[in-house]
Amino acid sequence: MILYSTKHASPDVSLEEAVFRGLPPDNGLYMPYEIPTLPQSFFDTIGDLSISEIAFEVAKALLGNDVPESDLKGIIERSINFEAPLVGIEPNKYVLELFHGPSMAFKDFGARFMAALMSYFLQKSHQDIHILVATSGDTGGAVAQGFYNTPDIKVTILYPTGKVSDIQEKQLTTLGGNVTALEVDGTFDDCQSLVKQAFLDQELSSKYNLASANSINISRLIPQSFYYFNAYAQLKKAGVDKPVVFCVPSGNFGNLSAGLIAQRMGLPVKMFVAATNINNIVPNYLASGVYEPRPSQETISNAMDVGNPSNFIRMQLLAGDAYEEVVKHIAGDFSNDDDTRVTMKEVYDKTGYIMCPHTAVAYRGLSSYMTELGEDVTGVLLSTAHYAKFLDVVEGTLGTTVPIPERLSALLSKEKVAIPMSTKFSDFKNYLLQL
Ligand SMILES: N[C@@H](CCOP(=O)(O)O)C(=O)O
Repeated sequence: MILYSTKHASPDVSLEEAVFRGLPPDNGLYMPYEIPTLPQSFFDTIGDLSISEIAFEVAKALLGNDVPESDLKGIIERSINFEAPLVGIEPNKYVLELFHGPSMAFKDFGARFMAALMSYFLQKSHQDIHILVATSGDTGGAVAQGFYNTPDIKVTILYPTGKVSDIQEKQLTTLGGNVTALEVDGTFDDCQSLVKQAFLDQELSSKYNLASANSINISRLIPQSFYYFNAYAQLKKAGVDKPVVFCVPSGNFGNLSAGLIAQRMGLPVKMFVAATNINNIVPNYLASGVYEPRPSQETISNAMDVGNPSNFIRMQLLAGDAYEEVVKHIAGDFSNDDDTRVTMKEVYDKTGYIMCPHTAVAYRGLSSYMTELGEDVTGVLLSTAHYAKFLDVVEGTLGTTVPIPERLSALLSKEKVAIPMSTKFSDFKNYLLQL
């Protein structure tokens, strides 16, 4: 795999370089020159394959010779070893549950694959790596779990104080070991900007091998494409053969970009719906052609509180670049918090299904699109996190207590350890330099 920078002012790199650099020096994003199309025979038999078999075939096609097949098998077996079931909730409408991994959010796919891939490369090069990651809620927990106790890798997680749920905060701040949490007195955008500035800072890069575990890192997007194929496989197995619409609750737009990679590899997708909360920068762009990032606002679907989505450029390029092409692949929708609460309650009353606020944003986006389209399609909405990660919002909205998986309830009694940090880059840099 050879990758270029979307700003075209940095040298091309190999997969290994892209994984460890995260960002090109010109502050663009790495993109592969080639995205291969999978053979028809793969799609003919996909219904018989397990999620890890699908992941292996997709990764093998994308990575080419960068990782020998036997090593790639090991990487997949260690990382993509939990299910992503498709649950029918209404006629023609399915929830793709992506929260059955260790941190109970879809980020487990990306974080675990990335940790296994980095460890594989590090066995050969024996360097010490310091991962910096910004989170608005879910990435941090998945990265903490995925990289916990990984030899030669230190992880620093930046999160906006008071703007993640209690359980999300505990996931980031209670592991210890090689994982440190910085509680930033600002928004997710501030955290993301601190991390990006650190990657571009000469002094820091000469002292440390810094790497990113956010979706700016291409190795996060590759595994996120696996579950789109797996959803299709499950539909095929169930004999559903109508055109498929995927609705993706979105913040940094890595998840949607991964879906577009799957589509470029031949996955038949009729349309993607980008569903956001009131941080509706991309739905606005899809409606007007004008992309205007702005500071993020706090919502109950906090993991999507992003005002300047990192992957916008990738999403645009993958969907055809020109605005007229992009809107052929992606429709937009957004919900405010009242809409989200009403949706959570209505779905629960009607079907008994409990959704997290992000999943409810996607449900609403999918429902409006399907009603507008008026065609016979199958709708799949991505459920990005388990509802219990947002306990206060869910119980307050549904007016009832809800069961909490042991894995999450066990966190509540653990003690949070986090270092306060301002939004000034100089403070963050000094902190890193004195480590
Ligand atoms: N929604 C994210 C924000 C970071 O996005 P990423 O996909 O770039 O890691 C979160 O939950 O932290």
